[in-house]
Order: sequence, then C-alpha cells, then structure tokens
Amino acid sequence: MKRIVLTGGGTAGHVTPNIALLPALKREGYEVNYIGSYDGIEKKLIEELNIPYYGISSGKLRRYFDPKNFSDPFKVMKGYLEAVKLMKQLKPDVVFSKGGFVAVPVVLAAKRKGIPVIIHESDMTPGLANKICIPSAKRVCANFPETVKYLPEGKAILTGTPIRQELFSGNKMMGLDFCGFNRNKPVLLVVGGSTGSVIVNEAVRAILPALLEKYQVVHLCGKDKVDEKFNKTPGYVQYEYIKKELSDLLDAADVVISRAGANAICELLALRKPHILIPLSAASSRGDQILNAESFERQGYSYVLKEEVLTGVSLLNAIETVYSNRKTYTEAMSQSKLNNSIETIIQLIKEVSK
Ligand SMILES: CC(=O)N[C@H]1[C@@H](OP(=O)(O)OP(=O)(O)OC[C@H]2O[C@@H](n3ccc(=O)[nH]c3=O)[C@H](O)[C@@H]2O)O[C@H](CO)[C@@H](O)[C@@H]1O
Repeated sequence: MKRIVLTGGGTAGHVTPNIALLPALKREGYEVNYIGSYDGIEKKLIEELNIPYYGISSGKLRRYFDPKNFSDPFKVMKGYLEAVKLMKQLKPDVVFSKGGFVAVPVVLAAKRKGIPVIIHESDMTPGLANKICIPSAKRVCANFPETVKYLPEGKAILTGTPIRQELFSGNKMMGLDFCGFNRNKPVLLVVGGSTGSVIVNEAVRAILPALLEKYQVVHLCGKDKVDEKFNKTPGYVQYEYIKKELSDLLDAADVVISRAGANAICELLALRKPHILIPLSAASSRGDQILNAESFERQGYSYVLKEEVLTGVSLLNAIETVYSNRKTYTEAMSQSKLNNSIETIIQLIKEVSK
C-alpha cells in the first residue's frame, strides 16, 4: 500500500483542498496521514474525519516586525526536528503540501529524507511559506494560469483547486429549513473567509434593516464574531463556521457576499453562484485576494467591491446589481475552464510516488 502525508494549515483554506482529495486517495488505495500544528484549525477538521493526525511545533515567518519573531524561529526548528522523526516513522512515498507555515518544516524534512514533495499554490502569487518550500518540491500545482510564470520551469503545472465533492450535492430546501427561512424570499449568504471578517460583518450588519426588506440573510461570521444583539432578528441568522450544512446553504443562496480567498472563489465559480467579492486589502495582507478578485472580475465572474469603496450604499448597490443580473454572472461562470483539479492532482501524486 502506498503512503501519503498531507500537510497544510493555519486557516481552513490550507486544509479544505486536502480534504477534497481524501475520497480519491482512498479509492487509489493510499494510506493517508496528516501533519499539522498542535492546535490549528487543521487538527479539528482532520481528526473528525478519522484521519491519523500528527501535531508538530509551528511558528510564523514574517516580513514585518513582531516580538514573536524572536521565538518563532525556534518553534520552526523544533517543528522541523519533529517532522524529520515523523518521516522516519511514517515512511511516506510522497508528501502533498497545501501550504501555510506549518507545512514548511514538513516539506524541508521530506526533502532531507529524500521523499518527493508536491506543493499546491491556490493564490495568484506564491505566499512566503510556499516560496520557501518551492526549491524542495518536485512539482508545484497552480490554481491560476497567471501563477505559472512565478514558478520554476519544469516544476509548475496548472491544475486548478480541489473542491470537496459534497459541495455539489447541496439541497436548497434543507438549507432554508436549517436557517428557519421561508421559501419565497431570496437568500443572501455572507462569508468572510474561514476566519470571518470584521469589516464584512460590520458592513452587512449596518445595512441589515434595508437588506431584510427584500432578502433573508445567513451570515458565516467567524469564530467569536457572532453579535448577540442580532440573535432574534427575523430573517437573519449567524453562525461562526459551518461544516456539513455548507453545501445546503450554498444551494439555498441566490447571491453570496464573500472575501476573495482562493478556495472560496473557486467553489463559487464551480457552483456557478452569483457573488460579490470584498478582497482583503493590501494594507492587511500581501494583496493576494485583490489579485484573485481582479482576475475573476476581468473574466466577468464576479462583482468586486474593494474595502476602500465599501459603504452601506455601495454594498446595497452591488447586491441589487448582482441579484438583477444573476443569469449573466452564471452564464459567464459556465464558460470557465478553471476545473476541479482532483483527478489531475491524483495522477501527479501517482507519478511522483512510483
Ligand atoms: C486572511 C487570510 O489569510 N486569508 C487567506 C486564506 O483564506 P481562508 O482560509 O479564508 O481560505 P479560503 O477563503 O480560500 O477558503 C476558505 C475555506 O473554508 C470553507 N468554509 C468557510 C466558512 C465556513 O463556515 N465553512 C467552510 O467550510 C470554504 O468553503 C473554503 O473551502 O487562505 C487562502 C488560500 O490560500 C488565501 O487566498 C486567503 O487570502
């Protein structure tokens, strides 16, 4: 039996693509083990799927000053030694890394033990963790065609992003019932990425009375970001994070308001869901979401509302525009060649682990 180690974490966007690969890996007879941090979201998401999970020390590598810059390199070094030990114990034929800082020591340990590594980069430009890992990787999978030019020739392969199969079998009625919504009013689904977004949450709550005249709103607002004063508002429900029911909520949604994380937008595209993207600003990130959103906007898939122009009026206007033109957006998305990448990645894993 072939063995694979999956790694990636920090936010759900570095875990859900790995989860999407699990059924196909099982079908191909791979024994799967997962290496993540001791307490990151990946631990929770993977352990509940009964995949053997191994925690290592994890630290963030930053380009800016932070007092943790003194302690984190030691954590990364400790994580590396733990990962080397795990490579000896688990003896994988291949490592597949979805990125995030916890993946760095795992990839470097695999390289040291001569185990082939495949990396997946979801964003338009590689993040710092993946940049460090690329020299140790045999192949680097990209989600956007534009990314290939940032990757070493001979390693890069355009695959798209693995999307969890269950997202395609949502049931609208079950979604409406889950939220306690009626069947006649259109539904807005608001998602601020896997961790929720204070800016998106505040913008939506500020226009709630106006929104609720026409729509029902289901809001995935992130851990510790539920605002209890809205708990009894008819037509508005809030959840921190949704797992099993996400497919039903997506099916029930007429329009989605979302951050522009690479996985979230690929899922919206694959499901042909009309949507508004509010990318994380360049001031609070490396600007990857802006590039992701601009690419989708150019292709006619998305209505993009940047943080600088996000107001109650602009958000209401965006929702009305997308709702009234939802057929046009759906048709544009139907032309997309950005495919669900599961089979391409499985072939690559098989080739590399021969
Ligand atoms: C703040 C931050 O660092 N964001 C980055 C992070 O975003 P983040 O972790 O938010 O990742 P994405 O938006 O790409 O993906 C979120 C994933 O969580 C799932 N989900 C979300 C909410 C929920 O209630 N239930 C649920 O299952 C979505 O379906 C999706 O699969 O990784 C992405 C992929 O590298 C980057 O593009 C983002 O810039």
